[in-house]
Amino acid sequence: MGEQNAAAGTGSGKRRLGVMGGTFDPIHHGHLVAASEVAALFHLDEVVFVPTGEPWQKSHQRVSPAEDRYLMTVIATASNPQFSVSRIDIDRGGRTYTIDTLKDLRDLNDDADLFFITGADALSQILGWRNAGELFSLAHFIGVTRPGHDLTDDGLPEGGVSLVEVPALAISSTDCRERVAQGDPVWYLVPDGVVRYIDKRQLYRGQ
Ligand SMILES: Nc1ncnc2c1ncn2[C@@H]1O[C@H](COP(=O)(O)OP(=O)(O)OP(=O)(O)O)[C@@H](O)[C@H]1O
Ligand SMILES: O=C(O)c1ccc[n+]([C@@H]2O[C@H](COP(=O)([O-])O)[C@@H](O)[C@H]2O)c1
Repeated sequence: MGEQNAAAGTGSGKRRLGVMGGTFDPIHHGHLVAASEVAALFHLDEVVFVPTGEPWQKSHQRVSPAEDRYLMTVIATASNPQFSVSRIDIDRGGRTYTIDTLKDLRDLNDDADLFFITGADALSQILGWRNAGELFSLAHFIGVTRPGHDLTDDGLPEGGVSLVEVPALAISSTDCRERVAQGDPVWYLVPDGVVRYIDKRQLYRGQ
């Protein structure tokens, strides 16, 4: 692990654009550290965070309004000049599929190679995503370690995926939401501005 395939795509002369998709309800330091580590290791020019519009695999649970998740993502990434946020999945409407995310980003960035960053849990589900076979022709996938989940590329196309060890942060959005609901602090699990935003908008209370 670690440096495996870190040079993927180098030499094409194209811009290297990382893509970090997520529901970000709320965004936390696990997401930010993963993106930062991959950006450094893979020499990415930029990482664009893409909050989901309608995460179809989370339809059984309550998900905060897209605008709140978008704004928290903007607040969390604003101070890093390498990070940006895209509204494409929110503005497209309907269920969010990564195949659409990657096609739209490719059309908007024809000067770039795309690198899709995903945690070990999401990577293990990827064969169940819409048009899974086509995903790997649109981006190189980078799976990162996550406490409590095995990181493996079993069954995924050879050369299409890199596995990377990142500092272990046992943080999940679920845990953050539960902590807020119970009145426990989320300071230092999420960026300070996100703590303030959750409070201002009274998110996750009574859940
Ligand atoms: N602590 C973490 N370390 C590494 N990767 C993470 C971590 N938390 C989330 N990710 C990855 O970030 C992406 C977006 O995750 P998501 O927004 O669903 O957060 P989550 O914490 O898994 O949320 P929830 O608990 O609501 O399911 C996924 O690819 C996920 O695997
Ligand atoms: O394309 C799909 O079918 C698909 C199914 C589940 C998740 N995803 C993507 O995986 C990323 C993490 O999703 P989530 O639900 O764990 O926040 C996010 O970018 C989602 O759009 C994509």
